[in-house]
Amino acid sequence: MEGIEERGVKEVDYLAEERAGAQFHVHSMKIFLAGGQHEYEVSTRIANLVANDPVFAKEDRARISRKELYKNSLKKAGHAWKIILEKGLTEEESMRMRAFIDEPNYTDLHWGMFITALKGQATEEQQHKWLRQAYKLAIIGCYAQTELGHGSNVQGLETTATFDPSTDEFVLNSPTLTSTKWWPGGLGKASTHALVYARLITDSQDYGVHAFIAQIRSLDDHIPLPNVTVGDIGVKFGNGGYNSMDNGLLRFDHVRIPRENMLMKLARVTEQGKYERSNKPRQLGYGAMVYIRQGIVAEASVYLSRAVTIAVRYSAVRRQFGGKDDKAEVQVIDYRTQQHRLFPLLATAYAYRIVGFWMKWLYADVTERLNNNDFSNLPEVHACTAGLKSITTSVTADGIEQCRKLCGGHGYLCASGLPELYAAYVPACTYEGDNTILLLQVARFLLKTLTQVASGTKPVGTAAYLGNVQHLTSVNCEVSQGKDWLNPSVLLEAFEARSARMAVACAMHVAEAPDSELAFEELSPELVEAARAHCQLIVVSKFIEQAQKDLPGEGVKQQLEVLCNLYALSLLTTHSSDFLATGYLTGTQVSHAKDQQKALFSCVRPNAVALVDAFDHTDHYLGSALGRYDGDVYTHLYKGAWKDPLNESVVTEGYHEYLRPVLTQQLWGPTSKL
Ligand SMILES: CCCCCCCC/C=C\CCC/C=C/C(=O)SCCNC(=O)CCNC(=O)[C@H](O)C(C)(C)COP(=O)(O)OP(=O)(O)OC[C@H]1O[C@@H](n2cnc3c(N)ncnc32)[C@H](O)[C@@H]1OP(=O)(O)O
Ligand SMILES: Cc1cc2nc3c(=O)[nH]c(=O)nc-3n(C[C@H](O)[C@H](O)[C@H](O)COP(=O)(O)OP(=O)(O)OC[C@H]3O[C@@H](n4cnc5c(N)ncnc54)[C@H](O)[C@@H]3O)c2cc1C
Repeated sequence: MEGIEERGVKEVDYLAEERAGAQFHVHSMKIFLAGGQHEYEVSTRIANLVANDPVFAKEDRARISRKELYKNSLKKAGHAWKIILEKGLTEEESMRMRAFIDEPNYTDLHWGMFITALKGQATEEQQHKWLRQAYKLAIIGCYAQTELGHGSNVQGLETTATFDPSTDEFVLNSPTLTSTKWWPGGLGKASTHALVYARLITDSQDYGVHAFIAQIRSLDDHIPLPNVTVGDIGVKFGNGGYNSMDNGLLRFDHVRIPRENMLMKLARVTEQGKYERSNKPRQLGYGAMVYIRQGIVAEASVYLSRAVTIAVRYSAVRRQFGGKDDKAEVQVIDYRTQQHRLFPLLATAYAYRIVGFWMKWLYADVTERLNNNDFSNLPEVHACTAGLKSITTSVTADGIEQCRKLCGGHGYLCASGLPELYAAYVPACTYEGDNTILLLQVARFLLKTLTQVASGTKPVGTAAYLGNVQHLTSVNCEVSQGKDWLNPSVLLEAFEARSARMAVACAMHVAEAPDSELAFEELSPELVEAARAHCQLIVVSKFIEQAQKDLPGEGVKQQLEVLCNLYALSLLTTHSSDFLATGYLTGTQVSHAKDQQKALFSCVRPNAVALVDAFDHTDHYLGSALGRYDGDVYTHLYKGAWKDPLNESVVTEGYHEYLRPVLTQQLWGPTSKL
């Protein structure tokens, strides 16, 4: 240890040379990636506020027990709330703070789902009653939809809410083991209230799943209310990760709640027990899921860019082989295979940032339309949020794991930050809808759209290209050399043709089958691929749109063009079998795409470190010895090892009980021989 302290390596920047070679204005790119000057300033201010507050330290997370981790997360959430109130932070600033604290906790579900669902499904009167308390955190709410027996199949939920007109109450009941609410975040230990999804029964008739507010814990001493059974569901995957969240279980034994606790904006039950629906689509009851799905899409780039930042910086610092004749060894980032695995992920992190911005716009747009009773683009928004949530989370989770491997052995250490990042992120592939289930929803939307096209309806928005289906299913790609692939309209047509052809092939198959539901199930693997192709097209098209716009800052537009081409060509070469099987591309055209992709790696290489710097992640947020801004990897890995509790004592605990008897062969008695 001493040797390293003496070297006085505090002010190093091992990546200075990399940064000096950047061919664009990094600060301008930072502003673009933040979403604008204002957003950049808010992010920088709040990131530093969190990084400099010792309560938000996170070094120990992978080492401490679940109980300590959970208690600490309560402390952090409480501290954050105090700061929000004391400093009068805006909603935007508070959301940024939540992100930089970087630890899932009950407030995610309270603000993200409980309040969102109240806003979408409660009447004004109900909102007045519940939101006032919820906004003050005088009550803590969770979103209790999933049960032990059903998550994906929401209509299969078993919890019942039976109306009793004699008392003007609903009786909440968990009739079976499988009806136990299971998974809701914040439910296990923190929530005082739950938004419970239950089958509404009145007048002996089952009207399907509706939302009800139930108080589950006392507001005086936090003890569960009578006939409510509630607790945590147990330790989850990985160290740290999502374990700071108290995902819970909940059972009701004939618990009575007032009739007004049913959220009544979309449907209501009268005092007499009569069920009445509003004329709004019942799918609005899924609104909180749509909201979080768009938020998850917008966040995917943040997680992927963290992993990519770590892997790029480390790959620039790490050297292996080739150190002959006094030359330094080769930086591993210069190996083609490393670039081939890493640079497409860098491009993807940029692509997802851009599609995340668009997703936010789309959500704002649909919200405004819904407020004006225009429900026309709800199916498209559902397909976009579901599909993009699916592909961005799957690619991001796999990308984090790929980045871990790109960091070799050191990536496997928690000090790299990558194991914990993966553990915290990977449930995003499951929560808010299993990713396969969500792609099947997109597939249904595509088949429906094609049916509408066949009957003369013009598709709009992200499905507009299907209006051009005749052309897309008959045209041939005209690429004859690598450079042709740099033409945005060539790229766009390739993705449109592939997606349209895959969807049409599925639609024809289903249409010709005697039982379309059975055919849908038989064809579901192909339908999932068709849906994925459609979603990839959305991302490619949004990236192309953005790359064509002028942006301030020297070289920024050029970098985005390079990354856009790289993103699209990496998808194309990875999924070349789709493009070939649909007959749109020839093998030679795919080879040209591969050659062009390689040429783009050379454009990215001198800018790689600057391109990840532009994501502007603080060292606190990255939490990685490998991804430090200064590149001082080895010092911090070494120092970090000495902080491990195992190294607190020179001779390990357990030596006398378990090691010494082995070493002195006393386990077998003094005369025993091996
Ligand atoms: C900015 C915010 C920052 C937040 C950032 C994140 C912070 C928090 C991070 C993490 C927190 C995670 C917490 C996790 C919470 C959860 O997991 S909550 C539980 C989520 N559960 C699910 O997602 C269940 C998935 N299942 C379903 O969605 C549905 O049941 C189904 C798969 C869609 C099945 O539907 P099915 O067809 O059986 O059902 P129906 O109800 O009959 O629907 C049919 C028609 O409705 C259309 N539909 C379906 N869903 C929607 C929707 N959401 N919106 C609009 N329309 C919808 C469907 O397409 C059918 O239409 P059609 O009849 O025209 O074909
Ligand atoms: C960390 C975490 C937090 C969560 N937080 C909440 C919360 O706050 N509130 C809440 O209510 N829920 C929450 N959930 C639950 C989550 O929403 C569900 O787990 C999720 O929707 C998936 O449902 P499932 O578990 O029923 O999976 P299943 O549907 O049982 O999936 C199992 C497998 O079956 C496949 N499958 C199922 N049906 C079909 C089909 N029709 N066709 C093809 N394949 C199929 C799936 O693709 C998957 O591979 C959370 C879950 C996790 C992991």
